[in-house]
Amino acid sequence: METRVLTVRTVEIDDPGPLIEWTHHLHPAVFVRGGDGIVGFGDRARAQHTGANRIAELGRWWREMCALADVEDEVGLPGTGLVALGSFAFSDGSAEPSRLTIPNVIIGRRDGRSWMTTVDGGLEVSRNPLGPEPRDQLGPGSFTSLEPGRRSRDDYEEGIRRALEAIAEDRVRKVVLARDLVGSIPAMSDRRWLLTRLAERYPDTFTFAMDGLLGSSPETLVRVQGGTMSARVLAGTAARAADDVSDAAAASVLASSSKNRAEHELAVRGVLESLARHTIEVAHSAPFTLKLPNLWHLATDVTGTLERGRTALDLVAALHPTAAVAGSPTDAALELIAELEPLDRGRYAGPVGWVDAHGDGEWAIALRCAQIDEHGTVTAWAGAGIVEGSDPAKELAETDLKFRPIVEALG
Ligand SMILES: C=C(O[C@@H]1C=C(C(=O)O)C=C[C@H]1O)C(=O)O
Repeated sequence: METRVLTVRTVEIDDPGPLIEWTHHLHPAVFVRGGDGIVGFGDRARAQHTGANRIAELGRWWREMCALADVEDEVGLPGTGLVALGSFAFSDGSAEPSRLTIPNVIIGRRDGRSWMTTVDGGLEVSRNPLGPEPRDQLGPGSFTSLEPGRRSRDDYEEGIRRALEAIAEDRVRKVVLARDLVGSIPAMSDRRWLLTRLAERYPDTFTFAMDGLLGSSPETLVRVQGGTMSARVLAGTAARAADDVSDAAAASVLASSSKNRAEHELAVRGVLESLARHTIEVAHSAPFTLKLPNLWHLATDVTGTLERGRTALDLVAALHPTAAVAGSPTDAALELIAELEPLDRGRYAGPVGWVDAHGDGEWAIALRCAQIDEHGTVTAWAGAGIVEGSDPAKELAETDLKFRPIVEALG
């Protein structure tokens, strides 16, 4: 445990321009949506854990850090003062550590106000504009296209058929199965290119980067602000169509499909049940169709009032893994995933976001993402919810759509 005091200073600054240009080109730490959010630079303190208690252990570490901090914050918004960025493994059994880090410097923007937070004096940081595109810098052929990794397309369809058998045997009602793609980029290429493209193309999603996991997620696991919480549950997917009339028809077919509605309903019910122990009042919208550049989702917004003393991390621990990324019932679905998925999801489909010293925070589910290691090896994941009536070929095609943000940002 750290014994020294963390000296944290937040000051208001002029608009810093594109936030992504304020983070490290090889080790970006980013959580932004629609131009607002935070980016970090450096690593003043960090903790990591594996296993079933990983989120609770990190929550304990975070409370200790908050108790050690001497904070002067002239801005006083969610995300100012002492903040940790984090991303957690999907599975209790994952070899991949779950982490929280306190950057040396954070630059943030929210609702027209911008700030800089330094910890123990921070580090020299300045806006570092993007240079030439990696492809131009490094010549053609320096990117490999992403190809099936541990699981071929045929294997994936076979996995879905086995999942359908398990559903027919009443082992689960829904299970989310994922597959991976692998490829590479030059080890030293600027990761911020990928993030900038994602943020420009998917401005309504959370564009994130944490310890090499980069992506753009449409799914809010939980957002906590001053004692209230909100979440956006997604489950049920359809392709966008080329012209407006067919596109609107695709959305209404999705909204009225009993298979998709049943799949969605399980995800919403699961979230409401997980929240019951932590929130006093919960309300939710009717399901609606959410339009993204690559696809349609069925979505439900959930809001609630937190019980006193609960933090964003408490809710993350309670909600993860949701039926949107695991299935239902949770334990049986996780068991089936372990049986049918020949890969470690790592931090894909796990919580990613930030928490501040007041317990406010924003957490997404790490979807539409890839892990890029220090050698430039890229692993991307996408999955689909399997329920009674799922068609293996259609679910495979759905994962192709979900890979598009990453495949195109790398392309
Ligand atoms: C599992 C993924 O997405 C999840 C599964 C969905 C579905 O099956 O319809 C929709 C949104 C997400 O909750 C993914 O993007 O990899």
